[in-house]
Amino acid sequence: MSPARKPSIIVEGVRKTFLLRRSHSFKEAAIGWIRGKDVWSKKFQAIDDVSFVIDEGESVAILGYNGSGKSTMLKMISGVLEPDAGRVLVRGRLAGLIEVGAGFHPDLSGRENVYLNAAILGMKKHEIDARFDDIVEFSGIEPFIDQEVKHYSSGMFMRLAFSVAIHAELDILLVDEILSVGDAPFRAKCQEKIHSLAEAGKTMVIVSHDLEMVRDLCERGIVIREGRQIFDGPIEEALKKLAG
Ligand SMILES: Nc1ncnc2c1ncn2[C@@H]1O[C@H](COP(=O)(O)OP(=O)(O)OP(=O)(O)O)[C@@H](O)[C@H]1O
Repeated sequence: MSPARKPSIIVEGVRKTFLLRRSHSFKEAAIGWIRGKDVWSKKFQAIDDVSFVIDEGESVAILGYNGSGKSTMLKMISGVLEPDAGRVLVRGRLAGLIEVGAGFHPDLSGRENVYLNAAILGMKKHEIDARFDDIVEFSGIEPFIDQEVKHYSSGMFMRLAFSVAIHAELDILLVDEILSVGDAPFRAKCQEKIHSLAEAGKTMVIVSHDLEMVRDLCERGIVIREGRQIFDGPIEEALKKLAG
């Protein structure tokens, strides 16, 4: 981390609670109700007091086992979810690849969805026109571009969504596991592209269980266990902490 770098993402004392549904027998529910308890749901702390700062141009992995809270954290950075406590500040234009096909309209064609998604990412019509061919070429799904996307496979969705995001004018790219649905050649191509975006000074936050990819793409790792941040530092140490 160089002192000259400015922060891109500030996460301060963030907490997120979800309500978990519980099922009971009628008798248990009646007893709970008489005792004044909320019998149908209980609170679950998915993120518990997490704080970190990611500087401009850093590539950071958020690591943790299933259900540890990684996607919840990424969704709070992208603004899809609001924290219950603490705050998340983001500086710059952000593109999030968080759920495969999110932001795609199933009844529109691939072409129409490129325009829709690029517009959501802040691109103007003439900018999209100028980059349209590159977007489609990178995605490798040219023969299907005029087909409705409800007929796309999850890999095809991901190809198009990734391609739109990396051709947008972005400062921060959030990637959540979606690369895992791509085939090996496309994943290699994405990895190369992410490297070139990192070299161009973009900020990356990556959630993935592909530890080889994470080791290759990220210099720093934040490890989350059961909603709590247990490590923040160099990627090799983070991977050891994850395993240990
Ligand atoms: N909308 C929601 N409502 C209730 N619980 C939720 C919701 N979203 C996430 N959770 C819960 O929060 C916890 C953390 O989920 P999250 O998806 O952030 O984990 P993750 O670390 O990304 O897991 P994975 O590696 O399996 O993708 C899980 O127990 C999950 O069931």
